[in-house]
Amino acid sequence: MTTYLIKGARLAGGNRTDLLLRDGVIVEAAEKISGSGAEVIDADGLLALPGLVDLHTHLREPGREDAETVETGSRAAALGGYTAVCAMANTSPVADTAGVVEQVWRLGRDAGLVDVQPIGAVTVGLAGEHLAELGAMAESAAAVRIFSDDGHCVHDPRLMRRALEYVRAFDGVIAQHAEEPRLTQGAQMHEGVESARLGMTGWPAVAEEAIIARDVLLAEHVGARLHICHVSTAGSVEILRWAKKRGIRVTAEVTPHHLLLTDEKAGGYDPVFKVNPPLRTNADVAALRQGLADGTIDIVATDHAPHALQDKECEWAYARPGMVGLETALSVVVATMLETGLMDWSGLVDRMSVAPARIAGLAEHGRDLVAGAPANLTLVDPAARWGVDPAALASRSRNTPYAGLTLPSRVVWTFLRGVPTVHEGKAVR
Ligand SMILES: NC(=O)N[C@@H](CC(=O)O)C(=O)O
Ligand SMILES: [Zn+2]
Ligand SMILES: [Zn+2]
Repeated sequence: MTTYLIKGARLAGGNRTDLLLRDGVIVEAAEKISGSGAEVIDADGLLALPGLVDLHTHLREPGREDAETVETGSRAAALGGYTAVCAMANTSPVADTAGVVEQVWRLGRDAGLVDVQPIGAVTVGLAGEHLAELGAMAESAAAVRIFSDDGHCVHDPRLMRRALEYVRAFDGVIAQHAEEPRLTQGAQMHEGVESARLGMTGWPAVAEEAIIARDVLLAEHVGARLHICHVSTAGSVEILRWAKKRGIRVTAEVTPHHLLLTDEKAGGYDPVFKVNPPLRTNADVAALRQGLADGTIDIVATDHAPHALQDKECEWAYARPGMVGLETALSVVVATMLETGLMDWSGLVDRMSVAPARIAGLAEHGRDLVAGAPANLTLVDPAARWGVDPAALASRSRNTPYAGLTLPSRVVWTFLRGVPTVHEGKAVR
């Protein structure tokens, strides 16, 4: 196994450091290291960050390998600076048994580019009727701790209560896709001025907010951990702020696209901008940025949702919702949170690595880059700018909403347990 000596990188806090990586760990971290025999990486001008952790990735395997596989999604993740991703359960078959979550976990290990932590479904087949075998998934080789019916809301309050109670036993968490289905029937985009102008059926903010309000109260009632997926409205931020002040054990995520884009994008009828929850208004974007900066929203999660060409290049109403995001997440967060002065690099490290690793219970990730820590890290060029070309993405799907945009900051190296997964900006395999 090659020993790497990273020379002259800067940590998120600003200090310069050399890092010596051997046998999967950071064996030394100091201002000047002279490691003879090591392969030297000149990191002058680069930032060394703990590997990013994505709590919300759709890898599509098993079932839709034409859109993404565990391997292609892992490669996209590594290129985005990630060393761990949590794979959502809405595959085919659904990841609602120990067998399926172990299959995904093994595929991730075999690809070997990031740690793939499977998320288990809350209900059988995501149908919202019967609890899935949560205990068996928790005890499986995949050691599942996060359960989600993402794509669907666990709508029945009694079932939601039972699920919250169940996962308490192993400190698990229910990740809710907050969408009151009766309020979003036929919805195509955010309900507001733009949807009225375009004549499209709207997805009102209250459909999200009503479920978050209900579920924080349920989590408080049973004393369980709740996580809210892809928070998208100003009202949701307000409810979360209230719930956290009350001591309720709730965490929340926001996606890069909800930090940057608004419902005005629907005006061109390009389905690449169709997503659940939908792109909202400028006021929502401002509230989400503020909520992420002040910690009301704990983390950024990509909701990387690859879709095959035929599912996206069609009429808006028939297109599947979702956009890819692993390879652009860091850059979009830099553009929306750092370049606006709302957050610094330490804040980014917390929201994209430390906090998601803590929520997911991934002890080898989100660690300070100090001697003894696992060598899961990424080297970023903060001065670089790059143009997003859908054809150049490592993901098997092309549905990025940022085509043609020039974004700040680029991942140059990523290491998983001391082994490069990204080498001078290119995936190693
Ligand atoms: N975000 C989306 O619009 N789509 C996701 C499901 C989801 O995250 O709700 C998908 O699986 O494609
Ligand atoms: Zn969702
Ligand atoms: Zn999702």
